[in-house]
Amino acid sequence: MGGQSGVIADFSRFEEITLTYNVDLMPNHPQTEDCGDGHGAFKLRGALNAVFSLDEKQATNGVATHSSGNHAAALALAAKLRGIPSYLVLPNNAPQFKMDNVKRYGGNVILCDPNMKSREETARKVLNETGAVLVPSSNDARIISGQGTVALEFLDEVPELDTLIVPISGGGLISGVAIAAKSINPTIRVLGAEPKGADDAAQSKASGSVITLSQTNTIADGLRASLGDLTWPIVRDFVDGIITVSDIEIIQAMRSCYEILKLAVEPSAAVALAAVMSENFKGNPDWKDSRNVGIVLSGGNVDLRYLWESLNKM
Ligand SMILES: Cc1ncc(COP(=O)(O)O)c(C=O)c1O
Ligand SMILES: C=C(N)C(=O)O
Ligand SMILES: [Mg+2]
Ligand SMILES: [Mg+2]
Repeated sequence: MGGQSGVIADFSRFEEITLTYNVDLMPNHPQTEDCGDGHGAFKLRGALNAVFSLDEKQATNGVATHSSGNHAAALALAAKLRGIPSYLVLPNNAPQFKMDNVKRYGGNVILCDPNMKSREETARKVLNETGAVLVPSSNDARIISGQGTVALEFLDEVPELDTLIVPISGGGLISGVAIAAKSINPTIRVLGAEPKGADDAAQSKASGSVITLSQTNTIADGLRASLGDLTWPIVRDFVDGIITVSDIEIIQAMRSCYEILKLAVEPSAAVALAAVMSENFKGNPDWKDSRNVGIVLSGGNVDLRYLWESLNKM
């Protein structure tokens, strides 16, 4: 599996910083190519690790989760590759494009109300009815270690990186990246990128204890989850800071990805580019020595209609 990296030379407003991005939109996992397409987000890393780490007995009744969409599609694809069933609880306001992804991989979609309470209750019901194994989207050691392979590949390709900017929601991606990156280079700076409308991780870091939000308001439909009991301690101790950005900054970054990088990047992934372009990052004296910045563009599952509507609001 692997994304490809590229260098955004003199693209940003920084003269002295080289921005390198790891494009994890279409991991070219051989088996994925057999399915005729890429999955479209980094989520496949953790999902494959979790599904293929189950023993035969555990795998008998399949796997289940609740998800905003990318993890659901990844789990459905991993289950398909293992030949076991998958049951995916999705909010009824998830982008149709993401629901179609799940169905395309043979996943059984169960819709719920668009809130965490309904997602969790519906998932519990599915688990009781099917006997499937729950594979959470972020707060799970198998998921965290799978996502950490982003850092292993990125640093293998670009060892001179001194900073990584990573989108954050449930914290599985950034936890895996922080552990992997700092095991290779203990001085590397790992910063989270979070929508201002879902800034629970930033608030948690500021307060020193985990904060959850009763509701979120962001275009980044993949970044509405909260930190968990596994991911919070890692974010607290190994993530050096969180940069929050507005939806307008996210849309501007998404537009730049299309127009300059020629990359289909969804809002939840464009948040990392928005962060590095933001005053919150540029103006922070603690981060002035960042020179080789790695940006994780973590997914490309955007509903184009949604994109055009957003761009027209600008
Ligand atoms: C495209 C995309 N990027 C980043 C994230 C953040 O990952 P995590 O929940 O592990 O923080 C998600 C979903 O959570 C996502 O869908
Ligand atoms: C939390 C997510 N982004 C997901 O389930 O895809
Ligand atoms: Mg998540
Ligand atoms: Mg958040």
